[in-house]
Amino acid sequence: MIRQKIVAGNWKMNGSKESIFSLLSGLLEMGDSNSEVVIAPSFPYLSQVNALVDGGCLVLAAQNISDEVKGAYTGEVSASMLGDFGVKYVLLGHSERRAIYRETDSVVAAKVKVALEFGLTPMLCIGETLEERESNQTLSVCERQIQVVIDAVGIEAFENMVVAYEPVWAIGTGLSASAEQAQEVHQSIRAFLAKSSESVSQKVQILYGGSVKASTCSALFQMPDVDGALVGGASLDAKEFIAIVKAAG
Ligand SMILES: O=C(CO)COP(=O)(O)O
Repeated sequence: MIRQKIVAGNWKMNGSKESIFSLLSGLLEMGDSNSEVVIAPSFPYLSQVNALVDGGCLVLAAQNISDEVKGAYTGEVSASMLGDFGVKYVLLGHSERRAIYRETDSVVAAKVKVALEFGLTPMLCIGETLEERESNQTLSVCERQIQVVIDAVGIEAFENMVVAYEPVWAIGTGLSASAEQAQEVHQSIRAFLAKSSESVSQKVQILYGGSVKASTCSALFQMPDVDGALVGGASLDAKEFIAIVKAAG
């Protein structure tokens, strides 16, 4: 099964009107790519970015949504609001949300459900901490994080989702998983999904995230179960991000 690669830039809580304008100007030089190229700015900039990329080669993602649909939830942003700004994807279950904002597996699953209801494509982030890896719990953690979502939305919903394997120990540390380590986990994630549906497991794109850099990503993209990358720090530099997109082919 040929799966299109996705290269997504998670800008996290970075940027200003000015810096985003110049980053985007650089990115818009990229031209066509065989991969789908996605960028995830913070909420206030979605409108600005949507206007600049409209109809172009960049696809918009948001970094979070509320698990509620609408109403008295001060400070929250709903899935339907994001649809108004041309957002296609939403990052859910990022380890920073799980660890810093105490999002549990069930909150993540509730957000996935709302995202799907409103036509957004969840990028479900999963991954183990260093402690969990060292105690051989990598797969059990990833499987638990996925199973909760399968229980909430069903396996067929994964046809409209992307999974991002982001080992927590590799995020922002400069310590990327090796291509072989990533492949091993991606293959196991696909095998786990196959237990519920072989055909869905073959379709789901599984991205790797964690210190992805232009200089090291080529080996990663050669791996049969690595369908792209979710890039943090390196996505804030247009040249570096474009080099990663080119390496994905
Ligand atoms: O968290 C990440 C993407 O969501 C990865 O971040 P870094 O690429 O900065 O390690």
